[in-house]
Amino acid sequence: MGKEVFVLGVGMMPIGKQKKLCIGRMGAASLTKAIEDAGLELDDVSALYTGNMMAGQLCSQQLVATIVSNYAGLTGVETITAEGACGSGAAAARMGYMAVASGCHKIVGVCGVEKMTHRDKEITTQALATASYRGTESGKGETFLTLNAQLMKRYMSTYNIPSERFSGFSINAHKNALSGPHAMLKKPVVADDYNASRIICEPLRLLDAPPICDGAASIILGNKDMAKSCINSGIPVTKILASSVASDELALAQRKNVVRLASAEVSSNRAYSAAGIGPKHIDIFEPHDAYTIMTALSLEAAGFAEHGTGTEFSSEQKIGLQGELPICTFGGLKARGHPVGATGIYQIAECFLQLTQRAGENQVHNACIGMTQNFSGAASVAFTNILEAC
Ligand SMILES: CC(=O)SCCNC(=O)CCNC(=O)[C@H](O)C(C)(C)COP(=O)(O)OP(=O)(O)OC[C@H]1O[C@@H](n2cnc3c(N)ncnc32)[C@H](O)[C@@H]1OP(=O)(O)O
Repeated sequence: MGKEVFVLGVGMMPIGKQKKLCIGRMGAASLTKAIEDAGLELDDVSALYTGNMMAGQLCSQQLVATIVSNYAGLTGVETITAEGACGSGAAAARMGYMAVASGCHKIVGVCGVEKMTHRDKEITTQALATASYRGTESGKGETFLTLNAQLMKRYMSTYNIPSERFSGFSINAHKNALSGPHAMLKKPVVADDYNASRIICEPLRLLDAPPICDGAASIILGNKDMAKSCINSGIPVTKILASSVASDELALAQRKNVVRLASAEVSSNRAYSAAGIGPKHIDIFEPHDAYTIMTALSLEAAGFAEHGTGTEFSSEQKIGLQGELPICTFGGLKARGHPVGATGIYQIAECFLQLTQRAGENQVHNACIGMTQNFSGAASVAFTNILEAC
């Protein structure tokens, strides 16, 4: 059993098209904010883990954690860049968690950063597709748009569900993004907008997909002594009750059942078991809603809905900010945005804001326990964190 790990502070940059700052400066800006938020000094942080997927391909820059630490002025610390495709942020958070839980570090920074709007959309789409299996997917021209369209089609035929049933997820995400300070897509969406939105790849519509965007977010993790010292200084913290990871076949064709996310099921169950709780104890959920089909499958994999019934869980009564299980509370990947390597950190930072009652207009009343889930590729790896208010 490792040491207890706490989130001490967070910093997020608004998501959108970042024209001025390079990837290193974006990460550094969010890290500086997070250190200030935790009431700490630069010298307090002894390691920096940074999630990034595509800087090598799109920015001709690797060693992203080191560049971020250089721009932030963190000299001489341990820096490691974590690559887990769209789950790179959560992969970095997992490293940070283990670094503190093992006693190797007292306070670490974890950053997630991605810059993807400056290149031609075709190039970015190809770069994103490298998170699928080259042998039978990206190498044959598949992208995450086509792969998610295939999944959606299979789900619709397996359970006899029309595509309109996915609209509630998009409507909820766009509604919450309207008042999300760092969210990208700030346009309200109603069912008619969803049904009229253009088909990108049958049956998947524009309003089923996340935008291509730039973003950076950071969190500070610390041990129990550091958490106590923050609390004594009036700084709210949250405890990480569980951190878990599980993997599945990379290629969709190799999976036992393609309309079930095995990695997410195992990762969720491991997290529940470590935290000593079950789905009914979760007050808010930040799922990997990269596509609306992923939202439905995630709700099922995490035990919030029976298999085949995820879309029944898409009404405001169920998932709205004051619903049974609020999800995507700042707009989710769909509307807050999905700057892939940064997404897992945005999710944890948002959960932290909810549990420390600092979510402003997006606050979920009485939120005490929150869960985040970030995927690499089409849930080839699933990272789950459960956080608790202190
Ligand atoms: C493992 C994983 O997580 S996989 C996920 C990885 N990420 C992806 O797959 C990204 C998928 N998204 C895309 O490829 C693109 O955003 C697309 C294809 C959905 C849309 O791209 P385009 O058609 O080129 O849209 P473009 O960027 O020109 O924007 C046109 C308009 O649509 C809006 N828009 C763009 N994307 C979206 C979206 N996903 N939802 C709603 N509106 C959008 C823009 O804001 C813009 O609005 P405006 O005209 O009012 O300014």
